Amino acid sequence: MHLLQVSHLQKKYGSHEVVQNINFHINRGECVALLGPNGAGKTTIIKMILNINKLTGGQILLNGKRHDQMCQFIGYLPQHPTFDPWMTGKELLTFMGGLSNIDKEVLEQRINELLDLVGLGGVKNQLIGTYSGGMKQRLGIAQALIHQPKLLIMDEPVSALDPLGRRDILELLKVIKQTSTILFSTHILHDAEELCDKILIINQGQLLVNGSINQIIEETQQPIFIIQAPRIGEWTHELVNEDIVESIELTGNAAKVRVKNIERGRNWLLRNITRLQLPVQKLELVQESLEEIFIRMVKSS
Ligand SMILES: Nc1ncnc2c1ncn2[C@@H]1O[C@H](COP(=O)(O)OP(=O)(O)OP(=O)(O)O)[C@@H](O)[C@H]1O
Repeated sequence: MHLLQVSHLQKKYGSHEVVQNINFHINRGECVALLGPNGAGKTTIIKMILNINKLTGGQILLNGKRHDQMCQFIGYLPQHPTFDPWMTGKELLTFMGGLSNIDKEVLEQRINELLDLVGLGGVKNQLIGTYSGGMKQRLGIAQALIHQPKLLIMDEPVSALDPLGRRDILELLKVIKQTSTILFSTHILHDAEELCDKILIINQGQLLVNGSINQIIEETQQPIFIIQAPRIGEWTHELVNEDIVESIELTGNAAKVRVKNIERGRNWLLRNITRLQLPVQKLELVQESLEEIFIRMVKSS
């Protein structure tokens, strides 16, 4: 049985269907990224899993049971967490742990362990008001883990941080993922690539891609030939062929020719390079990166 099973998920605001028939699952121990541009529907999906937003269609099961009965098994870090600045980090976790009815002694020990894990052990008695953005995010992660949830959900956990803060949180998440099941949303592809076993790409409420990074690259990537030659732009119209060439992009003296099939693409380009006597300095086959796949899919959906 999957830990989380999302089937035919739908959310409508009036007649606007912001989540459309989404299906995916998460297994125990997986780290999954929900990836999409602004407004794609990431927060809406997360809030439905958390039962903050009601579904207008479909079903969500956690551990095989209806999700609305299982919210206590989810830890959540919202996109913009707010904390009382006059509490210390330790006081906040003590308060949050108290809400989960955890035994006092167990709680004390867990709080200390968690604060050490997220790197706040040395400042646990400092007021949260004195914490940096990155420190607050670490505290938010500790708070989400206090009741030892089966699933940790984070909504854009690093997007508000500067590059150094972002790197710190990514490193922390690499440690946490060794013992937790994680779903997090992001629009930063590199973070997903670095951390995740599985990626869900959504756009305009629709799931475009669902799979491991290798699977996605293997199944969806289109080969690209780079042709470098002086004034190549004057010749690119000669390379157009709807059956073979997907698109041609020009950067300086290089043309990036995306083809549907490597063999046919190579033959077509070599034939035309000879026919036109192009003074080619370089002809190279490159693989599409995950970022290029993401941009192409989002643009064409
Ligand atoms: N309460 C609401 N009423 C009407 N429309 C809403 C509501 N909440 C969200 N939407 C719409 O649903 C769509 C998806 O929004 P959502 O916040 O889920 O996207 P997102 O992928 O999380 O975006 P971002 O990366 O900007 O946070 C958007 O078009 C948004 O305007």
